[in-house]
Amino acid sequence: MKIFSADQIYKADKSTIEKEQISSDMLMERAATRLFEWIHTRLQGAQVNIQLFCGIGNNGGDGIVLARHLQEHGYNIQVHVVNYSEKRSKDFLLNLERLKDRKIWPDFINEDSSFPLISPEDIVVDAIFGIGLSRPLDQWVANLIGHINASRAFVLSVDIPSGLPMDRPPVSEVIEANHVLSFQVPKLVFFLPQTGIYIDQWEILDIGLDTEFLTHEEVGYELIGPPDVLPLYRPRNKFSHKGTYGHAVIIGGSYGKIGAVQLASNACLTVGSGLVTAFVPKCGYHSLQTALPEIMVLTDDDDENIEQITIPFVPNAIGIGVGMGTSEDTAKAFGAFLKKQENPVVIDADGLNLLAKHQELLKSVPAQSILTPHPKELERLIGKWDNDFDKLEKTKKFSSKNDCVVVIKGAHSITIYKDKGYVNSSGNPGMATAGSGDVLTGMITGLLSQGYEPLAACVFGVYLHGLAGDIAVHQYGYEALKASILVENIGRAYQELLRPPNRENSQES
Ligand SMILES: NC(=O)C1=CN([C@@H]2O[C@H](COP(=O)(O)OP(=O)(O)OC[C@H]3O[C@@H](n4cnc5c(N)ncnc54)[C@H](O)[C@@H]3O)[C@@H](O)[C@H]2O)[C@@H](O)CC1
Ligand SMILES: Nc1ncnc2c1ncn2[C@@H]1O[C@H](COP(=O)(O)OP(=O)(O)O)[C@@H](O)[C@H]1O
Ligand SMILES: [K+]
Repeated sequence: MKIFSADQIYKADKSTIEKEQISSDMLMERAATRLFEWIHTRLQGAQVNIQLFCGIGNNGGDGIVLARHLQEHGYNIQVHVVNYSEKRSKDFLLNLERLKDRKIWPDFINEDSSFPLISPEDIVVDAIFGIGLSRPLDQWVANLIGHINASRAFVLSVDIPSGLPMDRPPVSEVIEANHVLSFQVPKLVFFLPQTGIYIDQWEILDIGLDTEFLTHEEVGYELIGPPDVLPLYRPRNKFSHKGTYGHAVIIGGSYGKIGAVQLASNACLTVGSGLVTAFVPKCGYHSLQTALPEIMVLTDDDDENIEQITIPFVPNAIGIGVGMGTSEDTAKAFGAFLKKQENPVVIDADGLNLLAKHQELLKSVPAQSILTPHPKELERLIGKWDNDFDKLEKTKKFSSKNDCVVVIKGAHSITIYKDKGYVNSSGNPGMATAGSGDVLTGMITGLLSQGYEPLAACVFGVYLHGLAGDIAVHQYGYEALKASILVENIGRAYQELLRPPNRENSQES
């Protein structure tokens, strides 16, 4: 699903109005009607106290229209206009008049007003600012937002939590939304660590913006869910054999860190690679052979570290770096290995740390190779960033300059290739556990070996990895989720992804 910038949303808005020959207040009416339907479906007329805080722009206008619908259906409402500017929007004013025509008189909150009491049992509708927020809040507006946050009432934000800008981190108070009803498209800020913290849950309301515009407009980011990954899936064919799905090699490990290779190799095999070989220092031989009878093991001459990488065949895919250490000898072996590679490789963990330490090695990394850093590893590679937006821009530049795919791992891992980012939607905090990144490396390598293109292997692999975590969490909970359990659930993740949407229904009938 595409993620649009504020400018693009305004364009979609305009294009809809022109094509459908409707007025802008009709679009506002449509948006607010969707809000009303959402609330009405859940509350069914319950006499809870609903306090609507409306700004003076179109986000406020949405709130005002919603208030009218709620009142018409007998809800218990209080409407507050947060009077932060004289520049009221046309459609806000029009709907304010309509509200007054129905004898609903909002109270106006100004700089010197005292704030209304909000009980924890109330529902707050936050329609103060939408995507038009363009400068820091006046102090009294920030105080009001603080007052709403302190109320512990359920807060439903219209389009985006008020105070949260679309393209940079907030500098003052932001509404902490329990639920955001966002129009038509998700917003990038929902998914970044610095800004996503203000949102508990979010949902898209389809307000029928111009489909042609939405389809053709180029975007910088996409949110990746099942409809985006399913087309990437490469089905198995009946007459295939293990050679069809490639021979993958996982290179890594050092004394005390052989487990990383075990996890990655197991994930690589489980995701469907035809054959998997692990290349480790000698000390890893017995444990790997015992733990994973399906994989083959090659060893370095050194007992504890990788010092020379020799692979006596041409693998279909290679993942390198997990648990590998960063000794000088390993760095040399890694450099020599990179120089020999012609096809994309997957580089993780200490492979990334070595690249950061010896940046001259970057030029030996084959085109379209995959780098899978967590934020610390990314910082070592690209330097410090000012904020999450800057981080993404810097990563895009790095990706373009070095022609590589970068998977920025995190709660919403973002795969960057050149000027485009793919935001993952699966996964959960149970995956913040030792080795879960090693599992991802193995999965992406295993997908590459089966013939997935590098970018597809990342987008598909990251989603499948998160889905395995989401399935596992039902059985284990967050705390007990371990990396090896992720591997055990890769098969279920495939099944879940490929399950026909209405199968449950048809089984019942
Ligand atoms: N196409 C869409 O998605 C639609 C959007 N609608 C609503 O329109 C909203 C955008 O409306 P607006 O563009 O009027 O913007 P907002 O309602 O977000 O903000 C109102 C105005 O406040 C001013 N402002 C910005 N920062 C300020 C600050 N810190 N202090 C004081 N004033 C400030 C700006 O001039 C801005 O236009 C969306 O978020 C959505 O809720 C809906 O009405 C219908 C259709
Ligand atoms: N809060 C979270 N929600 C979803 N996924 C997460 C979360 N925390 C971590 N992950 C995922 O777990 C993996 C952790 O990788 P990494 O930090 O490299 O761990 P390790 O080095 O221990 O293998 C990444 O794929 C990341 O996206
Ligand atoms: K809002």
